[in-house]
Amino acid sequence: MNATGGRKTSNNLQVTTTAHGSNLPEVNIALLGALGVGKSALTVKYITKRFISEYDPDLEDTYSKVEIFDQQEVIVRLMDTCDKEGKEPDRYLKWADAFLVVYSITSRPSFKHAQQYLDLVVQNQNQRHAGTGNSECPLILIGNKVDLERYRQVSKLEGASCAKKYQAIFFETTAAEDYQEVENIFHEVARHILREQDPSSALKPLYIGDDKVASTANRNSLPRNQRSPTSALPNQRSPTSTSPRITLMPKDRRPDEKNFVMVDRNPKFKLFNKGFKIFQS
Ligand SMILES: Nc1nc2c(ncn2[C@@H]2O[C@H](COP(=O)(O)OP(=O)(O)OP(=O)(O)O)[C@@H](O)[C@H]2O)c(=O)[nH]1
Repeated sequence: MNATGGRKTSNNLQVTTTAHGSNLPEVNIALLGALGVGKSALTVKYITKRFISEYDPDLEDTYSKVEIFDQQEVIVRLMDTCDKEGKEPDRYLKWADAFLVVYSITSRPSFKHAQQYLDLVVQNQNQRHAGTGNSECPLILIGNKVDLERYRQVSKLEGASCAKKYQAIFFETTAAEDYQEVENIFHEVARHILREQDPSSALKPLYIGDDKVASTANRNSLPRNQRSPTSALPNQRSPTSTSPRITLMPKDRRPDEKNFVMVDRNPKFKLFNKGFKIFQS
């Protein structure tokens, strides 16, 4: 299956017409964060269920995967950004339906960097939608590399309170271990986007792949004013999310896609062009 340019439907859903002529809703998720925090590792883990050890850090790519939510096929696109000089942020600010801002729990500088990205995204949102009350877009803060607990520099509590400050959802996770945890994060983000694009879907039953997150997913399937935020507990293993409120973001964008890759349900790592070395399935 291949994807061509997407467009908006009357109910504000972003759709892509496939080579077979069917319209699939799509969600665009940009991963932002300092160098080496694990953006590529999380992307590849989600797409291929594998963990990478080496890659070319200079390349920026967009990857896609077809998922099924509520018996509906949806294209989930990930932009694994490479933002060494912080130039031209519009390429992801205009493109994304949600932003995953990643830091490494083993690196305090990366946590500071994450806050700069959160500032950037929120400022952009405020500029674009000052007073319009326009569509909403999730902002997610991820503390990655929790498998390296012994090297931890940023406490879970710090991560959670930072997320609260920016009204972001918060997770701690690792790209190096359980695939299900990473998949749950991306699924929850994708569902958030779909609900924001089509609020009528908010009351539909959720497709839950793992009992561990059922309570979180169900909580977030409620209308916003009926949700009760969950506090992230220090020392509690991921994934934990706090979802006090979703941040408003613009929707008027199309991707400037470089190296677009459509990955099917049985993705093979040869589809990647970043030179990943994959050693764990
Ligand atoms: N132990 C551990 N290592 C990780 C994890 N995530 C990524 N890494 C490693 O950290 C290094 C950097 O990971 P990347 O995914 O390439 O980081 P990135 O954020 O994409 O970096 P840039 O592309 O340079 O911006 C690699 O050696 C990964 O194997 C994790 O959760 N745990």
